[in-house]
Amino acid sequence: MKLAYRLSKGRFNLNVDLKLPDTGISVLYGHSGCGKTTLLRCVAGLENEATGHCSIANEVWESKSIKLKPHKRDVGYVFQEPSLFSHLSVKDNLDYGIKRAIEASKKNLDEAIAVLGIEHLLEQKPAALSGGEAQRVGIARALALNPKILLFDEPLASLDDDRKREILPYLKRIKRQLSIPMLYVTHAAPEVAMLADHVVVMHEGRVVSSDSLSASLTNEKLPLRLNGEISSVLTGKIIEIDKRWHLACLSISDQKLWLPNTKMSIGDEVRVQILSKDIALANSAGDASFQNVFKAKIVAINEGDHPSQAIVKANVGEHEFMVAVTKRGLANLGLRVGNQVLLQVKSVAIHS
Ligand SMILES: Nc1ncnc2c1ncn2[C@@H]1O[C@H](COP(=O)(O)OP(=O)(O)OP(=O)(O)O)[C@@H](O)[C@H]1O
Repeated sequence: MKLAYRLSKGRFNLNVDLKLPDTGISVLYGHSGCGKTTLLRCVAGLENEATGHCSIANEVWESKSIKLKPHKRDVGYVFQEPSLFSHLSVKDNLDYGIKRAIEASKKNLDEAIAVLGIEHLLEQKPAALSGGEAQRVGIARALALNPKILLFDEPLASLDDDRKREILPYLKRIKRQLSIPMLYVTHAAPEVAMLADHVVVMHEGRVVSSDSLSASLTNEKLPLRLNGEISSVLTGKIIEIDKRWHLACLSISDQKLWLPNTKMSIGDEVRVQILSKDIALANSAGDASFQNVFKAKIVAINEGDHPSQAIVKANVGEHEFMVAVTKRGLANLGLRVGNQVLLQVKSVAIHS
């Protein structure tokens, strides 16, 4: 999909030109006021003054000669608050949502209800729902429209951490099961780490970078920091479960990454985030408690946050790891770009 927009709002100027993947989640990331919501509103056709180009799924919604009205754009919009009608049941809220939509159908609605796991809530009134349940209904309402794109504007921002954790699996499921693109606005690092396929970093109405999540995180010169941390994100399949020690094993380029088992089963596709400071380097395996030791190759060494530190980028097969070390440690081990090295990762430090 292609999004190119220019817009001035008072002292704020939006000026973006993006080509984004046609599937998966593209996260718009940046500080408050950088223009993330404004860009979503442009895609939905809600910014009258915006000029530019918008094409989604080979349909042109906006160009020099075209500007489709908002109701002509197949958009599912999920806001921070789901704003359900309090006097209607969940089912009636959903029915009302799809009534005026051209592309919506009973089949889509049933699918949306199943994907969000809200069958048991259909007869409830919104007041009886938890914040997380209400947001799942809001997402189902958007999905039921059979949209060409889903727009999420900080959908988890008003939920507490437990409710956020409750919704994340549903968002991952939507991503797995649907082949439509999703634009997802957030400034929450865990959502970027767990959901993003592509990340657009914005600053004062402009695009600072636009790349896949892994490429953004392992950008040697300017790695994307989540919560200020340099990290790597890896995706793999669970191949083994150690019931006795409550661990699960992820296959990473034919090597094993053991992590805390959070209700995982063999065959599950799992994404993990590993902070650069939670990995150590070694020339040979010693008698340490590390559960994970990977054979890797150093591909870059750059300055760290402090003159004493370096950031090492090392590859394990096609997977890239960022490692924060002291320069003295590196010198003592005699490590340089091109060297083979062992990466030692503590299982307890892995976030999934
Ligand atoms: N009607 C308006 N008139 C003037 N400026 C506006 C108007 N609406 C928004 N702005 C400005 O446009 C800028 C971008 O706002 P926008 O809501 O898109 O940012 P954002 O990145 O989504 O921020 P947040 O994360 O806080 O929601 C902000 O600086 C805001 O103050």
